[in-house]
Amino acid sequence: MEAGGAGEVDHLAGERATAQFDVDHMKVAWAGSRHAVDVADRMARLVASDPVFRKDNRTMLPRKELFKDTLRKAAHAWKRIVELRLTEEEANLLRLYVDQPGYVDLHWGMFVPAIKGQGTEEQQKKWLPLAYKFQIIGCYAQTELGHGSNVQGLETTATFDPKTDEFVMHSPTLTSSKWWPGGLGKASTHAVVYARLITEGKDYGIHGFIVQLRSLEDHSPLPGVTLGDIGGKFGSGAYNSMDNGVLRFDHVRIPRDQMLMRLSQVTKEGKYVHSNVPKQLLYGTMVFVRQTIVADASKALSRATCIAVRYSAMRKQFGPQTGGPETQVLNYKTQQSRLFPLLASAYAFRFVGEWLKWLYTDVTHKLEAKDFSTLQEAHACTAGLKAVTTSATADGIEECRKLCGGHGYLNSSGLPELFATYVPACTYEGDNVVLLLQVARILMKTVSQLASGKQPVGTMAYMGNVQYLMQCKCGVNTAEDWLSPAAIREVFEARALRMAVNCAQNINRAPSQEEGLYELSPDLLEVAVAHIQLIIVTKFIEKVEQDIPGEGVKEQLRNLCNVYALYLVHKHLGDFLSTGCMTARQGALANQQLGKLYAQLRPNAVALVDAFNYTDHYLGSVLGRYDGNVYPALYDEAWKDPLNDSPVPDGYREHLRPLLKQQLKLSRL
Ligand SMILES: CC(C)(COP(=O)(O)OP(=O)(O)OC[C@H]1O[C@@H](n2cnc3c(N)ncnc32)[C@H](O)[C@@H]1OP(=O)(O)O)[C@@H](O)C(=O)NCCC(=O)NCCSC(=O)/C=C/CC(=O)O
Ligand SMILES: Cc1cc2nc3c(=O)[nH]c(=O)nc-3n(C[C@H](O)[C@H](O)[C@H](O)COP(=O)(O)OP(=O)(O)OC[C@H]3O[C@@H](n4cnc5c(N)ncnc54)[C@H](O)[C@@H]3O)c2cc1C
Repeated sequence: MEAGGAGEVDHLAGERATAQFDVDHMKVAWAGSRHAVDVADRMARLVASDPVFRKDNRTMLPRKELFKDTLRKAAHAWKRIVELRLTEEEANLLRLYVDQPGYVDLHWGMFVPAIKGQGTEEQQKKWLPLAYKFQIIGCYAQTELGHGSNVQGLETTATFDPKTDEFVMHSPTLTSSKWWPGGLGKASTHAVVYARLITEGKDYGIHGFIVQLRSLEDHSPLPGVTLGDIGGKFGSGAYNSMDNGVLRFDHVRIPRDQMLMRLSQVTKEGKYVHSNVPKQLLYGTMVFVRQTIVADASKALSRATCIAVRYSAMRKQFGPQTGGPETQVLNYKTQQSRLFPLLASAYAFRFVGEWLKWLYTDVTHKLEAKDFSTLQEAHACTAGLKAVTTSATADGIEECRKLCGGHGYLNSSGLPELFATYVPACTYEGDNVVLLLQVARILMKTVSQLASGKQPVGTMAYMGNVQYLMQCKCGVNTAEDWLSPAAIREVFEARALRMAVNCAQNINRAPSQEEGLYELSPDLLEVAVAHIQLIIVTKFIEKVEQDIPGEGVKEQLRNLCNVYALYLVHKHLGDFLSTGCMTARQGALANQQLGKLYAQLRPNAVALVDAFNYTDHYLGSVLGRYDGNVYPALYDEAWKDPLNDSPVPDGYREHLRPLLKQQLKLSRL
């Protein structure tokens, strides 16, 4: 927990005293409102103070015990939610702070949203109350052993039998086995299963079906259903608490009304009827989840940077040649240039995530009113932001581990488990490369429509300014000029547009559009990244332009925004130079300004991570402790390892003693 209790010493007090802004107000800016700070604080403390939610021994548990521990925590969390009559917002936060991947994530995160998005009102009335009360547990069974990215390639079949008014669910091949769904392996009683709908001998493609998998009496798999867990995953603890599963059907019958029928229906007679809505609405659950993944990226990256900043402020190495105390590693410019962009990225992802949530809500309202005009924008933004933020976060967590030196490699630092839990986010809900190619294809389409005078809208509106952006020259003359939001915005817009136009021209030179898209796919990835980075930078600038209360808060956010943007300029300088958006001298000035910004950020660094308002329980890191009292905690933690249960290890008699005795005999020869 945070410092302040009797007898606690705040080893980072000196760092906190140098902050040039009101941390309490920064907490509000980060969380979104005073209410959000308060409710998160209450839920975090509730979890931290409950011994059932202890997690410091998690990486030492064998898989079976870890899974049982996950079931216990989920049940206890549910008990507390019911006992305390928590609101949906409070319950979600409580689950977040329990911080252990488990079946409940998929139940609430995908099963319920899939029924809400794709079920008719009648189906929602029947299934949602059961799910809300946990009378059934659900998962999202889409991916198969042989097919993940290519949803249209799924093989599971749902063949309608008009004689019995049922669908027959079947897995015709090994590769059609459902493979990966979280919660499927051991916990779920039901699943939303994606399968090829076949009726009147015709294949109508992929549709969703609610299928019961296990008995509600004794949890055994129902006849014709083969179920299991797919095995251990990367890292200790981490995602191993989740029962990602395998599922096969052998002609399993379900009633017709368990097809999710909001988008299309099958009549009693077997007629297929498609409502007058875009087919892509079938992908709606993925769009919803991708949006939440962007918000999760800022949480994961802020946790890692909080650990690395606090530790770097207390860790000392070397000192002045003249003697005297060693230097805090946070004062090394190299440490700052690696760590501060990550801190700025955490803030950037938080604000773009907030905006994306707004966009998603707006699009949902429009869809309800049968306005599908923003569907493409929602897809491009959720897919692209999911890809860019998760890749940067996974890399960022690993960088934070290195920034903590050797101690970062210990499980007790929290960083290995955070990385192992986080890194599959680059793959699930759409492999990042596959998603970026989706964005790039939309950008190519937009470029090709510019000639016909079609004005792009939303986040692509800047592309309409093509005449200017293709030839503008960056006006920066001094390092300080890089502090202008207009200058930053313009170079990011020009870079993204010029890369897109160049790529479109190269594709047009190919024998066919398809060949061009294939040959230039590595370039297309970079086009998509440039466009998405522009969105993140723009949303950060817009955030800073808002009215933000609290002494010094706006100034700090402006600094972070500039750090984020100029760090990207530095990292992708090749793009900016090769597209002629700026000169090498202007690139050097950007780097010079970045150095100045790091110096301004330095006295505020610890306070900026305090503003995340994480409890020590949630951080789960001896290096990231609020009080900075790292060494005694590291020392104590080591003794908790089961290997230290006895001074002489198991195996000594069989494997060490004979060896040592033999060496003794040899030495006597
Ligand atoms: C890669 C995909 C998108 C390919 O889709 P497909 O229909 O096969 O082909 P196209 O690329 O030609 O797309 C046709 C058309 O549809 C538009 N579009 C695609 N996706 C969407 C969407 N989500 N919303 C709106 N529009 C969409 C696309 O732009 C094209 O438009 P045109 O105007 O050009 O016609 C698809 O196969 C896909 O999404 N693959 C990824 C699979 C995936 O994400 N799986 C997730 C499984 S669940 C999971 O991982 C859970 C994890 C656990 C956890 O979250 O905790
Ligand atoms: C931890 C975890 C949890 C998951 N939970 C669920 C769940 O609850 N429910 C569920 O249904 N699924 C789940 N999944 C599955 C997940 O959605 C898929 O793994 C994901 O969509 C990627 O598909 P894939 O595994 O088929 O990868 P593949 O598509 O086989 O990717 C392999 C490689 O091929 C590349 N590639 C593929 N297609 C292209 C292309 N068109 N162009 C260029 N390169 C390409 C990829 O970039 C990648 O490098 C989960 C996965 C993980 C890891």
